[in-house]
Amino acid sequence: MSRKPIVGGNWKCNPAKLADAKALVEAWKEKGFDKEKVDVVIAPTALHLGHVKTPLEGLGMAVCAQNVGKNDMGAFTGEWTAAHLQDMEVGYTLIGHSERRSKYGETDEDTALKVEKCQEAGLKANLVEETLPEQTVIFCIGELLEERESGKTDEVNKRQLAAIIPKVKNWDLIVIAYEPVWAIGTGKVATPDQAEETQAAIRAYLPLGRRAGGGRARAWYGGSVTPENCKELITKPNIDGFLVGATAKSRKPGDGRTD
Ligand SMILES: O=C[C@H](O)COP(=O)(O)O
Repeated sequence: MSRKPIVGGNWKCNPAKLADAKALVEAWKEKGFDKEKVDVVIAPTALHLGHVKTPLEGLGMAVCAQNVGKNDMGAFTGEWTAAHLQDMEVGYTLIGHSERRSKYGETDEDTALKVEKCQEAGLKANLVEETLPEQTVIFCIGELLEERESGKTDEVNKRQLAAIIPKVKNWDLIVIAYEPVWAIGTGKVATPDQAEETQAAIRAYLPLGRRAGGGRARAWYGGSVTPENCKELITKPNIDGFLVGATAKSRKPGDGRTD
């Protein structure tokens, strides 16, 4: 695989206490990882992000927002913008996570606007100061169980991806996270072949130059990834890493996870 692996932890709306978030970061000091070999990106809650950013970066990890607004600054209570992320030196954001789509009514059009804002912010950063982070978007797509069962997997993923294609000027700043909705938090992981076939189909829909065999857009799989099942998944040519949600404490009995 020529693309550098990248893995991410999405803390979602956890933990309840900042002290626990800090303790989790502290515990990683013991483990360590080779940042030359893999990029690690952590997405805490927005309220905790500023508090754990420095210690995470001290470990060689990057921080990621779990969401970003589709508008510019102004009267948008509860929102933040790509420009805020830029200013706070947060270089990654998730966009289009299935929980945003299903629980907050986020549409394909919304995701496209958000991607556009991040791309604009990244371009601006490059013009202003090279040290400012570019805005890398981890763009989440994936089908529902009924869509997979009715043979619509590729159609759904292509539709979600098609929404952002006209907005993307720099594909180096897009990571495509394929997360089948039926696998998220359920313990039902896609088989390595299912994940590979679907990511290959998604990659084939990217603009020329970003496809398999030299394509540089990095591709994630997410959905019930465990320390065990990731070993075979990562052997697949179109899987460059994982987006992992559940923690040991958040797992439910019987969800098939072992760590
Ligand atoms: O963002 C992460 C995904 O929603 C995967 O979550 P999960 O590892 O709990 O299945």
